[in-house]
Amino acid sequence: MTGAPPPAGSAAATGAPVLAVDGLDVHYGRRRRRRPALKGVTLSVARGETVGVIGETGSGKSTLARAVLGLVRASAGSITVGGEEVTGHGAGKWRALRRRGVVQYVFQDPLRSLDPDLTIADSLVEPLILAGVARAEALTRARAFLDRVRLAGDLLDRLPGELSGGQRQRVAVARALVTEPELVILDEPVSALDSANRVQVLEILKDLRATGVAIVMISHDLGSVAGIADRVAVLYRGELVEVGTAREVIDTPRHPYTRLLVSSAPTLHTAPADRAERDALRALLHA
Ligand SMILES: Nc1ncnc2c1ncn2[C@@H]1O[C@H](COP(=O)(O)OP(=O)(O)OP(=O)(O)O)[C@@H](O)[C@H]1O
Repeated sequence: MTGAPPPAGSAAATGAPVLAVDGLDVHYGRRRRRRPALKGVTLSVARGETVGVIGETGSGKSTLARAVLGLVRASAGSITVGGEEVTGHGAGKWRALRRRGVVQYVFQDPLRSLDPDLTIADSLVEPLILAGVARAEALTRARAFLDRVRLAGDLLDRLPGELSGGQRQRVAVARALVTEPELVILDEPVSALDSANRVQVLEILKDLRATGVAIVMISHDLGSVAGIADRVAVLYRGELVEVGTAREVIDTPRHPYTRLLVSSAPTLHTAPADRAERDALRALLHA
């Protein structure tokens, strides 16, 4: 995006995946309350690739995002972000990685991604200033990104609370991308939006793929990711049960849970399964 060569050893320089998750286990709780949330998850994301991670509530999607962002610890396996193995990183190393802007995130609720007391301008320049960019240059880049997410420059002086939900989420997307990260994790970025805003944010994400950023987009809704993901990974009860191109997963779903997801989303399929077939798939899953 800037035309500057990638730092030596970075994923961009080596052609290595931007994200490599290998045999990842995550547990919550201690002793008798210890429960697995992720079991043996293996997934890699190439530079510039968009991967959708889908699954029902409680399947472990947010846990995967949190593990990749260093917010929960792996109990087994490894995570490599931008060519750097992060699994054993403590708070200091994570801070340094975040400051370099290698990985950024957008949560479902934009108020979690944005500081309510910072103006939109300050929210957008803050990550750039942390990365060592001078304020004037940071403001120029912030304005350009606002344009990219189809927001007018006169919003820069407002607080997040003075924007609509859709505008806020577009600011959160701009903030995540303004440092030109190698990887962005979006956790249910459109599920809190009404349908018009949902379509608009999905269109913006589609356009932003051209910047070369790798995107992991988490959603419970196959329909939301199908249009923008190069590949779709299906999480079911903490396990990755299927990974394929969006087309493969929709046209030839292999796991019963994926078949149920596809058959429950008639807009994806010309011939949605009838109720009897969906009931049979549910029976298979709960056997
Ligand atoms: N902080 C926590 N402490 C204990 N258990 C947790 C915690 N966070 C999540 N879990 C459990 O881990 C499992 C996976 O949760 P996770 O939030 O990753 O699922 P999800 O697929 O993102 O769900 P949703 O779509 O509802 O956000 C669930 O059984 C959940 O109850």
